[in-house]
Amino acid sequence: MALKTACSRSVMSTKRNHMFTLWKTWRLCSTNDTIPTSQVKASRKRWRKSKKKHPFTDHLSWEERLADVVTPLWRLSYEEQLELKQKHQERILFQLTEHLSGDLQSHSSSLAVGKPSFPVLPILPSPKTDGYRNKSTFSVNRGVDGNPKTVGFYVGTGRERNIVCVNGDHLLNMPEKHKLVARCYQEFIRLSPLEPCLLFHTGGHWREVTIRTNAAGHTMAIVYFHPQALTQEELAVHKTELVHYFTQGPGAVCELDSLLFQESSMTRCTHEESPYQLLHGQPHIHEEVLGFKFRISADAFFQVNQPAAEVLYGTVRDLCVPKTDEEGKPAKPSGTLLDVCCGTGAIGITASPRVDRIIGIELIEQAVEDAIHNASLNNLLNCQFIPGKAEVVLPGLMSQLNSAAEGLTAVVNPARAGLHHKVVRALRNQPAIRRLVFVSCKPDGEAMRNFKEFCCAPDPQKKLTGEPFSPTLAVPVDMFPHTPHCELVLLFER
Ligand SMILES: C[S@@+](CC[C@H](N)C(=O)[O-])C[C@H]1O[C@@H](n2cnc3c(N)ncnc32)[C@H](O)[C@@H]1O
Repeated sequence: MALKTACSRSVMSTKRNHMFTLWKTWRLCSTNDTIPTSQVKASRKRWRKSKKKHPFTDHLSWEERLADVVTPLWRLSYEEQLELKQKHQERILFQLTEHLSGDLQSHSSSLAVGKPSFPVLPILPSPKTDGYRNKSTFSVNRGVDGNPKTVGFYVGTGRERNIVCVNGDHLLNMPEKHKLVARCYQEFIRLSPLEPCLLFHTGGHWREVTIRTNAAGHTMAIVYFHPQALTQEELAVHKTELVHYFTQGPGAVCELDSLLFQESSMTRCTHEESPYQLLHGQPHIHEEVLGFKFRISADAFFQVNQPAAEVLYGTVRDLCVPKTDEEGKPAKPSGTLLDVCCGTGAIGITASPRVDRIIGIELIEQAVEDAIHNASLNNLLNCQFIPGKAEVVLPGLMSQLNSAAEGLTAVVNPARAGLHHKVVRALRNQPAIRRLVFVSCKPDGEAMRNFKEFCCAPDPQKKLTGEPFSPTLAVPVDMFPHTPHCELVLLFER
């Protein structure tokens, strides 16, 4: 049952309501520039004091605590969530404007009211708000009842040694199929004689399970396992039991299309470090976005909300390569689009009919193989994908491109760590790039450093000698309802 129904606002205790109102005010205050700083500080102080006195954990159910960790906006209506995110994005972008205005010594009148100096369009909502995730990773740890073979999500932290694993059946962003596979995996590991791996140095084997689904209803499960000192023969027995459970036993109800297995003695291993072993079914899952087909490998990134990914990629495509020319006539395909951190090629491939050439660069080998496969799956002859670190590939590529003649646009969509400074330098110092689209799920993190590097005055010490870019348009796209996150699409021009 959805949590909103299970714990309706009317039955929430007064104390909890008070706590939540304080929290909400604090969040709103911290994203609303019209409220004076003193009030913001006072509200934060009240909230912290109140939290200390009555920790949230005192009076909330485990389900509510988990929902507060994974989907902290679950108590708000979707409209309220969008409003909050819009304000948060505007605040981040205002900070960028403030920084740049200091750098360039040009205070625009719009700064006075705390608005960014360029348009920020209203946030584009997710077409699907509940059960939208196509990928979830469930952990294994001690449950509320102390059972160490519990599959769910963590409440608490390792540092405070108070981790409890809570089943995620009530989470609003979780599809039914993911819940079903997680329940079955829990049943399977409880039947298994092997122990779970709770802490790497204390032994145990069964680790988390990742579930991927697609719009067509196909399901892939990836089980992570610590081999410890098991021989391959011993391991084979447990793999056979796993396959049997999910194909002929009670787990057959999940109708898995793929079952993969990774032996890993590290928190996260790539396919090259420890190959994903196909135990049953298909090695890949497929997804369709904006009429293009995508093959996705176990190791490859793909946006977790497929209907919202259509909104995101449609927006990115229009900003990279406008559909019409300056006279409003349909534009002819032209130029080259560099897709930096391209994953399975989603951005480049969806934009490919509008350009002469796509060049994608991606670190993860399985993802590059997917991108190359996806170009041929969609009968595209104008896409090239290069494996490697962008900071290694791009500088050399720039000198090879006869860019002045062909028109060069760049789209970058890095992970949270942002772009390496060599990538920023290569793009900024390439004069043919007049338009650059930055897609970020955390614009107030490392991406902000990149924004500043793209826009600062020329700095020979940092080898940022090219003409600076300016942000000219921002479009927030909500990919993650019930969470505070969203994607920001930011257009830079020069
Ligand atoms: C947020 S994902 C975006 C993927 C793709 N643009 C999409 O929309 O599906 C970031 C991608 O950057 C890749 N990546 C991370 N560091 C990289 C690097 N140094 N060079 C190239 N790609 C990198 C990751 O493997 C991941 O596929």
